[in-house]
This record gives sequence, structure tokens and C-alpha cells, in this order.
Amino acid sequence: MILTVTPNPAVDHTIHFDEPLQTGVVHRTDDAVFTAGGKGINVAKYVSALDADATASGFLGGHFGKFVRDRLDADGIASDFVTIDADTRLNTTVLAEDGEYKLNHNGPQIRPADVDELVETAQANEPDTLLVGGSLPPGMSLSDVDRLARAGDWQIAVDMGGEYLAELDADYYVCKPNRSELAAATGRTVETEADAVEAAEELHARGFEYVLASLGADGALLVTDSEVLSAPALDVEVVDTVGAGDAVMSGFLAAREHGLSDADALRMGVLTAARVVGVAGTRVPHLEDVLTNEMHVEVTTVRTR
Ligand SMILES: O=P(O)(O)OC[C@@]1(O)O[C@H](CO)[C@@H](O)[C@@H]1O
Repeated sequence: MILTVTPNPAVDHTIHFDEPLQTGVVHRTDDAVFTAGGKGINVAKYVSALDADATASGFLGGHFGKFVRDRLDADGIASDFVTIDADTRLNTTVLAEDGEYKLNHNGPQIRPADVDELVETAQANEPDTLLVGGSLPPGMSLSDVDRLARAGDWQIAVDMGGEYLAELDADYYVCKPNRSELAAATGRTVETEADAVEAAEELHARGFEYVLASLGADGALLVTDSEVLSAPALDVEVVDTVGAGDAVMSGFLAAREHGLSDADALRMGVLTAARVVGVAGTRVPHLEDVLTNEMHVEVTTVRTR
């Protein structure tokens, strides 16, 4: 079972305008979607839709926390959250004619006792894989993530920002940086595929067994102990990119739960992302054909190591 820990969940509010945003103007629209979000929660939703066993955990509080919990229950996603005495945040994505605006709140204050309860919750669930996804709310530190990594007999995956990846200390199973996170984690300039390979290999050498780099329109890379694999992005219609990185991680983890190879895990990550960018916000698209690879993704070996 995969336990996903979202230290900083959110109600994701995705709102769409057919005009550019302007200051001093009240923009109005009928097109708004509210979903339960936060990177780990998204992974639990997508992994469950890929027929793998997942439970969502993390911190929830207040009305938005209740919204997230109720929405997961309604969608049949197993969950085991720590209730906090503060309000879960609301994150807004504005899709306007002039682009995609992401407005994220830093989140509620977490107390040391909340972190202790989170560690106990993780231990009680006895997952094979524990994923920590997204930003850390005020009061939670990277040493708490290392503590979670070491608190049980699980492999630990992280879907966190590059500045976080640079500081983590424990041994990790897999991380999933995007291009700017690769740069932030390594201090390198990451423009070409060769730059991305070198930065991902550096992270691998620092203790990440797998480095799954999502490169947007340039697809994704997977660095393993023995090779570097590459998969192109699919040519699909993009509604918005929210959740795309979480989808790459979800495809990878679900494939591993299904006992698939490294190449198939990379393939399933790219396929899942291709579906997720086609729906608004972090709604779960239909993913049945991802399991059967009907969209066909060609994985190539960039180099053996
Ligand atoms: O502020 P963070 O934790 O870095 O990111 C949170 C978030 O923007 O990421 C997800 C998409 O990846 C959304 O569901 C969520 O609102």
C-alpha cells in the first residue's frame, strides 16, 4: 500500500476567464471548479484510479479541511488524516486568456504534537511506500520529513520543491523534480536534456535511488542505478498543467505497485500526466487506457551507467 502524506493540503479552486486579467476590473465567470488537492492527495487520487492501493494522510483542519475529507470520502479514496486546530488553505489557479496564474497560500501553523501524531499515523498504516508531497506548512521542517523517512520499514518517495531536495538527509527511493527544481536542487543551469541528465544523476548520487525528472513539453527522464531512460511528452490538448508533476509520480508509483519494469513505470508516468493536463485543476481524468498503454509511449535509453 502507498501512504501519501500531504503536509499542506488545499482546496484547489480553478477559475476560468475568456479575457486577460486586469487590475481594477471585476472579472465574472460561471466556470469554477473546486477539488481536494495538495500534491500527496493528488497522488492518492491518481494512484487509486490506476488500480493501486493508496491511502491519503497529512494535516487537515477547519471548513476547507472538512471539504477535502468529504470529497475524498465521496470519491472512495481511503484517508487517515491528523486533525489540526487551524484552517487548511485554499489555492487558486486562474486560467485567463493571458495565461495560467497560480496563487498558493503558505498554509496553517503546525505544532510539534501534530508532527508526532503524523508519524504515529504513518506507522499505524504500515505502508510499503510512503510518499511525502508538496510544500511544508509553517512549523514543519525538513528534519520532520527525514524523521518520517526513518520512522518505518518503508521506501520513501518525495514530490517536493528543489530547495527541499537539496537539504534532505535520509536515503530516499524516488524524487520527482521538474526542470526548475532540478536547477534549485543542484545549483546547475538546466536548459538542455543533457543538463537535465547531469543534474538528475547528481541527485541520484546524493542518495535518491530513482530520479524521475518531469520536463514538461520535453517529456520525462528516469535515472536508475544502471541507466538513464527518456520518454517524450504526448501531443495532447492542455487545459492546465496543475497536477501534471503529481501525475508523473503517480504513474511511476502505481506501475511499481503493479510490479512493472523501470521503463513501464516511466511510460505510465508520462501517460498519466498526458491525461491529467486535459482536465481542469486536479480532477481525476479517465485513466483506463493508461494501464493498457493504448496511447503508446516510446521509452529510449539515453545512456547506460
Ligand atoms: O504549495 P505546494 O504544496 O507546493 O503545491 C500545492 C499545489 O499547488 O500543488 C498541487 C498540484 O501539483 C495542487 O493540488 C496544490 O494546490
